[in-house]
Amino acid sequence: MSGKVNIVWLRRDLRLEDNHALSLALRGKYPVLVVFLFDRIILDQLPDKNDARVSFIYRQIEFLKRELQQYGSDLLVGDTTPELFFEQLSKRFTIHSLFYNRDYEPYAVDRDRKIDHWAHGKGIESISLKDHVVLEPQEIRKPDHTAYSVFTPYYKKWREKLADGPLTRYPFQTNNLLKTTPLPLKSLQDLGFKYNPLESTFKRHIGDFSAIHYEQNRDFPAKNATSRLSTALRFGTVSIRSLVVQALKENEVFLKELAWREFFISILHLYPHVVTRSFKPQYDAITWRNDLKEFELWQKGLTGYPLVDAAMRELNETGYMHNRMRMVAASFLCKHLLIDWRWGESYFAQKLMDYELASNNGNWQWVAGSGCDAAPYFRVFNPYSQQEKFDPQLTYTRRWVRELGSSKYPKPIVEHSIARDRALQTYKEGLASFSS
Ligand SMILES: Cc1cc2nc3c(=O)[nH]c(=O)nc-3n(C[C@H](O)[C@H](O)[C@H](O)COP(=O)(O)OP(=O)(O)OC[C@H]3O[C@@H](n4cnc5c(N)ncnc54)[C@H](O)[C@@H]3O)c2cc1C
Repeated sequence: MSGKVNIVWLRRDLRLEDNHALSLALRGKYPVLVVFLFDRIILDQLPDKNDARVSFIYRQIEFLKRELQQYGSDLLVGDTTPELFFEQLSKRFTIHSLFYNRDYEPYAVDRDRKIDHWAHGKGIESISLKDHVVLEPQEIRKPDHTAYSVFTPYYKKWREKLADGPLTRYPFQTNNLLKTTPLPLKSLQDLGFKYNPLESTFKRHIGDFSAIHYEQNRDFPAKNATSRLSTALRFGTVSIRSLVVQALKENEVFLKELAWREFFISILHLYPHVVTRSFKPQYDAITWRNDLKEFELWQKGLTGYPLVDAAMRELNETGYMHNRMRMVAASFLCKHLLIDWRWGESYFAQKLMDYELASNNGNWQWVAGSGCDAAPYFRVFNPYSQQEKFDPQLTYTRRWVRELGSSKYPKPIVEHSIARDRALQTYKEGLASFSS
């Protein structure tokens, strides 16, 4: 093809409406070609070829292709590494500018730096934009310009900044899309994956979700009272700005949850050591028991603690777990079983459809006590009182632990008060050994 084009590279912003990079490119001088890459560096690391997240992305790519085809354009889809992809594109098209929305995870930052460098070498302008968050890590700073590591003052600042003005929306104007004949798309099988129908159970759009009664009901796993939009936010099928606008109108507690997401994105971005190490270094001095058999029982939902088991089975069967259940199951692993939070984090990373490094790591470290602004280590969730408070009728528990009450259901693998005392002692000794 001849003539200059601008490229928009979609990544975790898989939508056309209210997409900052796309909207800006469409207002530019050159026709816009939208591209997506099945990044082999990421895909080749996925052990499960039946991964529902790949199916979710694949279906979204099909939707986007159809939508763009309606306007005489298409989505060009690659299946290689980023550097090769752009090298190939630059042979097919005369690229004036490359537009993309910023991603703050360590892998993405490194990848984008390399692509920017490559583009620079080719004389291609590379333009990155804010889209994935409403306020970026560098926008929320203390008066002395250092970063916040405690949520409450972070949130206060975040809220003040939000009040500065209405959030901009980025319209999708179709007249400047590059016209093209339909472009091919490899099948999911040719990409090395199988279709997993679980993907279709996850929402892609806000739909009829209302946050008006969010805080009264959100902690009860049997109620369908949270947005279930974490997967849509993860892959950007929903714009964070539209959710924030809704939260501002409907519910401050819901807004705060959206801010937690940005807080953990900021922590990961500014303190990338948290990927492998505790935010607070003294927590790496804890001697974990790391019993493999107990880890397996926890994974399978066979600990003999009904609420923990229900949570783990929900995760295994659906790829989702309710937030309070995530806290209960994670606390049980770190405190009751004294298994390293990194083991649990990595299991969640394999199973959660909404898996996001920043939120998963931040929350695991919060539960383990090792994270920024974490729960104090002596706060050990009691699975029995959590059960009484949040699932008193066992509605949620029985949904997942069908054999509850029968002889098939296992006895508790540890006794609560013994496990609690053991956790407190082990944490205390570990922390003391660090400072001595
Ligand atoms: C151990 C543990 C691991 C977690 N791992 C992840 C993960 O990998 N990916 C993920 O998106 N969330 C994670 N969370 C946070 C939270 O559990 C989920 O975001 C939430 O349950 C998703 O359901 P929802 O969309 O209905 O949430 P809602 O209650 O409707 O909240 C709306 C949105 O706010 C954000 N949010 C809510 N709570 C949190 C929180 N505690 N931390 C960060 N963001 C939050 C999410 O984007 C969520 O979609 C984890 C929590 C724990 C305790």
